[in-house]
This record gives sequence, structure tokens and C-alpha cells, in this order.
Amino acid sequence: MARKTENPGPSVSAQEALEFHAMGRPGKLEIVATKPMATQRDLSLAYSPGVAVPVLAIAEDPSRAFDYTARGNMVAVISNGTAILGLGNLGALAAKPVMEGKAVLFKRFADVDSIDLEVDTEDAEEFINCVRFLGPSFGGINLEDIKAPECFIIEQRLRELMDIPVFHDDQHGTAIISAAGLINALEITGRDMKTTKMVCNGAGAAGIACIELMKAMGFAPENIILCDTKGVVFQGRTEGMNQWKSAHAVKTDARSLAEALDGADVFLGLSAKGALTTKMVQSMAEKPIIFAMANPDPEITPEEVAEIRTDAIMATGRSDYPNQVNNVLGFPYIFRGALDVRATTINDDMKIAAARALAELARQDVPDDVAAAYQGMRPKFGPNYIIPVPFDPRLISAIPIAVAKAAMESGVARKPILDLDRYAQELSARRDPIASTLQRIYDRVRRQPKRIVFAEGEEEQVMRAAVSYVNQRLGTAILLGRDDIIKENARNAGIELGKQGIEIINARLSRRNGVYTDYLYERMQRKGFLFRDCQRLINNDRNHFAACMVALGDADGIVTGVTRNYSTALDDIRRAIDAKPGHRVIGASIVLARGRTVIVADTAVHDMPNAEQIADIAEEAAGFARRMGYEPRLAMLAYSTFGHPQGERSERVQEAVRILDKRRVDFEYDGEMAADVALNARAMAQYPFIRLTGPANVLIMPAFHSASISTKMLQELGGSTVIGPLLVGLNKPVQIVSLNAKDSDIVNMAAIAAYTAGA
Ligand SMILES: NC(=O)C1=CN([C@@H]2O[C@H](COP(=O)(O)OP(=O)(O)OC[C@H]3O[C@@H](n4cnc5c(N)ncnc54)[C@H](OP(=O)(O)O)[C@@H]3O)[C@@H](O)[C@H]2O)C=CC1
Ligand SMILES: CC(=O)C(=O)O
Ligand SMILES: [Mg+2]
Repeated sequence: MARKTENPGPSVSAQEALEFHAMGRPGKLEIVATKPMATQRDLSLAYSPGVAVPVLAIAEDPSRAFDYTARGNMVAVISNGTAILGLGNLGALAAKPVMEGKAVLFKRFADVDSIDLEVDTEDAEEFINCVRFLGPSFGGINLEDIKAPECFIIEQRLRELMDIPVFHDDQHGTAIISAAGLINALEITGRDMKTTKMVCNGAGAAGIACIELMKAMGFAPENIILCDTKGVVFQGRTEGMNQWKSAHAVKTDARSLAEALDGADVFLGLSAKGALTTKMVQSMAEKPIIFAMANPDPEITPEEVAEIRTDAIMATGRSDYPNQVNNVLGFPYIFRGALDVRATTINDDMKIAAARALAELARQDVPDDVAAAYQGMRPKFGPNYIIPVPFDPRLISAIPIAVAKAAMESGVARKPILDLDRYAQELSARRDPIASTLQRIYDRVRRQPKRIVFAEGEEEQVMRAAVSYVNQRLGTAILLGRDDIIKENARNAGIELGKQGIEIINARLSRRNGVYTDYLYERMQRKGFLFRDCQRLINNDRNHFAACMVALGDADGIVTGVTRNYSTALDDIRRAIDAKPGHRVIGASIVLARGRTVIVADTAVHDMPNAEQIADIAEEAAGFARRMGYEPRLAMLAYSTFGHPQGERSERVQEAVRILDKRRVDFEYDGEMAADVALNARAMAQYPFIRLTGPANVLIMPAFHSASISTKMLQELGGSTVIGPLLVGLNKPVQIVSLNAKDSDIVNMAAIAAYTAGA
């Protein structure tokens, strides 16, 4: 079997982790209103007096709360911080980053709204009393990082007291995911559950729940040995025991983990960093199955196992190794399914259905549009691929449906789903398309890493971006600038630049200086530039130097823009780099608003395009949309719709549409139309002759000013995420960020430059 050290994923530094949490609005989530709150009428409806009407309706029929409030899609992530990951009891407040993290993962992966609640008590009764009265607020309760044995008491009591799912994820989420991985690992190694010998290290929340589920699925109780800090949990042991451990105590002479593991088939680690030694692994049976799931650091690393055995199936809880057995694969989707049928609980049938669906997904071939989620590979079911990755876009359709069906069949669904095909479609629509687009971009670049010039190498945010680019294994980062200044600035900002993969180039001292000057002079000599002018530009201007590097093949792409206006930077670059033959250079912005992704063009280059140019922009934008994974539906925008009201600017757009007709382009387009007609199916229905099959996903603006103004307004007022403008149509990949770009924006742009370098 293959060694397990291949393809470690991106790792992050402590500094990056702190900056990530501190940047912008501190923390990871905020609350956004779903209804307008603009007018007196809005207020009268949202609050007094209008709000009294749903109040009375709910008082009469409590189920109406699902119709009139956010309850049905809202889960609370609740912790007291007594077992934060494998870090131990660090208290309620310190647990908040993990709980916020879970809340945003609920949203990101399954469109479940979620809020974290940290309850500052270690007393089980106090905790229960705090949570039990919160039922009306939520559709479900996700308990998290509460240590054993209190977690068992808390969960059981709350399940009895509340009529919504109460699910301690460290117990059941972990059990479900490890069961899924184990089903597949047993299959690959040709083992039968009934005879497989397992040792579970960790007799806390996760460990106990895992072996309970394993036994429910068919493992023989006498074949499972449980260990904790005191060693084997054997029958008759008195030290460090509780009733939950006692229930799994076995008759055995083994007293230590090492003795228990001798000849064992499976190691389940739910304990702490470093608890498993290579010597113990050596003593396990052939083709051992090792799930080292302690977070953030596993009981043993895949590298350590690979040193001594090549026949092991290895999994960890981390995203930077293959086979991540982590409850993130489950909780968003399990709650999605449970909420959608308004389940009263999450029962064993639902858990087993989720485990089976997960295991099944890993056995299926990975289709093209899914391959991107797999760090540049198309994994095949086998030792290095026993479980899907969290970014697998199929999870959102596969898991909730299995959970919802099991809930209906086991009689806990308050609102059964009648049309499951339709439900599957609704589930896919919950996927965030831009996130998977960016993921695809990053993953392709990881497969084909590129050398990117960060032209403004002396700037702090640029240095940070370069480090992150290299850390994420996207390729080599070249920082342009004066060596001493870069190093001093890095030192002052606490940035570690000594990594392999980061180069510093000082234009003035570069050996390529002369070649670049000749190249630039050749291009500019009839455009009013003397040789001396070109020499000065190469020596002193980093955009010109960077552009020549890329033009002459010394680097793959450029990112610049934090020290110079967009159009100035673009002019600099264009002196050395032309448009792709037969193409027009345009700016395209990706706008993500309320779960919809729309591409807007031209947001950067043409000030007041004529009809021919608008048609060119449309063609470039359609090609760009396809490269980003969207089948384009273009709306040629104007202030008017199909001739009303008439005006010179609208006529220009009408003419552009006629030009596209003549060119017989191979994408959907129509116009001229106003933005509401383009984006709103009801407004579009007023024009039955329209040639678009649905709301537009590419908006071609009549001029730069409307493109720029509307995207910036969407960003500032509409809360939309806008990526770009991205330069499209240049012969070499160049991306220009805005003056106020953050390091994360710069890395995204560098990745996009690297992506288009491979196109
Ligand atoms: N990958 C995943 O998805 C998940 C991973 N985990 C990980 O599992 C671990 C346990 O979490 P959880 O069950 O919530 O915590 P708990 O505090 O409930 O339980 C911890 C258990 O681990 C035992 N333990 C701790 N250190 C050692 C050691 N060195 N050797 C043997 N046993 C040890 C404790 O023993 P004792 O009883 O003697 O004190 C206790 O039984 C954590 O590292 C956590 O990150 C948890 C949930 C999900
Ligand atoms: C993943 C998780 O929930 C934990 O390690 O606690
Ligand atoms: Mg946890």
C-alpha cells in the first residue's frame, strides 16, 4: 500500500491563524437581516404592530414558528469549553473560536444558520438548566467540546427535555464519520466486522460513542478494548472509572495500550497528541487500520507510520493529510437533513444512514466537477481514499437525503418530504458556487504550481500574501524590491521570509536588466521612448520589470496594484504585454450576492465602448465565465429594456446585440435590458420572446462608469463579495488588485493569475 505522506495539504502558521481571526470584523460571523428594514412600513411589519400577527399565529399553532421565524434553519452550537479539541479544559470563553468556526461551517457546507453559545459552567445540572429553556429559539442543538462523563448526562437529559434534535457532535458526529471510514477500510483490507480486533484509545465523549456505534453496527463487544490515561479499561478495574467506561470493560490480561495493541487490526485514537508510538504500530496485525483522530495533533503522524510500515491504512482528523476523519464531514449535512423534515431527534437510524451514505460516496468514481475538490487528484477508492473530503460538492446532496429518509422511515419526521428528487435539487442549489470555483482554482494551481511575481515586494501586505502563496503550495513567490528594505520591513512586521519558495529580486541589480531594457525599447522606440527612458523604467519601475519578466518567460504571472492606481498599473504592464491574438483585454468582476454569482464586465478597461467593442467584451466575458465553470447567459444591460425608453446609449447596446447575432456566437445572450429584467425571473416573464433560458449570470455593462459604480455599490451597500476586476484577454497572466487590497485579496489574485497561466 502506498505511503501516506504524499500530498500534505496547506499548513498555516500561528501568526496567520491570529491574523485571520483578527482581520476586518473580529471573529468569524455576523448577523444579517433577511428582510428590508428601510422604511416606516418595513418597521411596522417587522416590529410593532405587524409582528403581533405572527405572534398570535404561533401562539395558536406552534408549528407556524417554522413559517414565520428563523427557527427552522437555526442551530445553536453550545459548549462549556471543558474538552476543546484535544487541548483540554480551557473554559467557555476560549472555546468561542471553535464554536464560531462550527457555526460558519454549518453555513458554508449546508446553508444552516447557526450561532455559538458559550455557557460558563462545568456543572452538568447548571448547564442543562441553561440550555433546556432555549428550545423555542432553535431547530436543533449541537453540543460541542464538553468533556466526559458530564457530556453523557447533559446530552441524555436534554434529549429527554427538548423536542428538537440535541446532538453532541464529538460523540455522534465522530462516531458516524469514523464508522464510515472504517466500513471502507475493512472492505479494502478484506476484514469482517465480526472478527476484527479494535483498540480505542480515549474513553471520553468521542471514544465511548464510537465504540457504541461500532457495536451497534456489528463489531463483537469482546473484540473491542478501550483505553484511557490509566491504560486498559478491564473488568474489575476501579481507578478512574465511571459507568460509561464500565459498560465497555472487557475480560483481558492486557493492561497497557501497548499490550492491547499487540496483534490488533484497528487503532481508533480519540485521546491526545503522541499517544501512539511507532513500536506499538509495529506490533499491530498486517494491514493495520490506524485512525489517529486527536485534534489538532494526532496520536501519531502519517509520516511516523510511513517510516515503519507501508501496509497501514492511515487517517487523521486533519485536513492536511489524506483520509480526514473529522466530524466536519457530518454535522452540517446531518442537521440539514434533520431540519428539513423537522425531526424531533437524531436517532440511531439516521446516524447509520449518514455513515453508510458517506462510505458509499467514497466508493463512487469522482466525476470531473468533483475532482477539483481533491487537491489536484482524482482519487480512487483505496487506502489513501476511504472517505470524501469536506469540500466534496456531492456531500450536500447525498448525506441530508439519507438522513431525512431515515428520519421519515423511523417516524421522527414532523414534516415528511414527498418529492425526494426535488429535495435533491434544492440541496444542490444550496452550494456556494464561488467557494467551489475558488477551491477549483487553488487546487489546479497546486497541481501545476507557478512562479508569480509580487511586484510591490516591499509592502507588508504583499509580503504576507507571498508567504501565504508559498505556504499554500501554490508555487514560488518572487518579491520585487530592495533586498535590505524587504528584509527590514518583514522583520518589523514579524513576517518570516526565510522559506524555500520565496525569492527576492532587486530590479536594479538583476542580471536580466539589459535584456528587459532591450525588449522594452524594441516595443516602445516608435512610441516616443528613448533607450534611456526604457532603462529607467526597468531599473526603477517594478511593474515594467515584472511585466518583462513574465513577457520573456522568467516568471508565470504578476500581481500588483497596492501602490498605484489601477489604470496606471495597467498602462505600465501593457507596454510589455499585449492582448492575446484575436482577443480584447477587459476587466471582469465576480459578484457574489445572496448565494448568486454573477460576472460583470467590463469593469476595468473600456471607458465608453462602441457597439463593436461591447460585442467583443461580451465574447471575452462569456469565455471567461466558461473558464470559471459557468455556462454563460449574458444580459446586455442598459437603462432601457427592448427599446423603451429610447436613447442613444441604448441604441449602442441594441447594435452590439445585432453584431453578436451576425457573429453567430455559441452562448446565450439578449438585450438591451435593464438589470432587474436580467436578474429577476418575474420581471423577465414580461418579455416572453426573450432568448435567455433563465436569469442572466453575466452582465455586460454599457460603459465603464456603470460597471464600476454598480459593482462598488453592491460591495459597499449590498454586502456582496466582489472579486476583481480580473484582467481577461492579456497574453500573459497579470492581475491588478485595488489600492486597499488585503493580503487575502492579493493571494486570491495571485492564484487566479497562476490559474490562467495554466489555461
Ligand atoms: N477527528 C474528529 O472529528 C474528532 C476528534 N476528537 C478528538 O478526540 C480527543 C478526545 O475528545 P473528547 O472525547 O471530546 O474528550 P474527553 O475529554 O471527553 O475525553 C478524553 C479522553 O481521552 C483520554 N486521554 C487523554 N489523553 C490520553 C492519553 N495520552 N492516552 C490515553 N487516553 C487519553 C482521557 O482519559 P481519562 O478518561 O483517563 O481522562 C479521556 O477518556 C480530542 O483530541 C479531540 O480533538 C474529538 C471529536 C471529534
Ligand atoms: C473535530 C472536533 O470536534 C474535535 O476535535 O473536538
Ligand atoms: Mg469537538
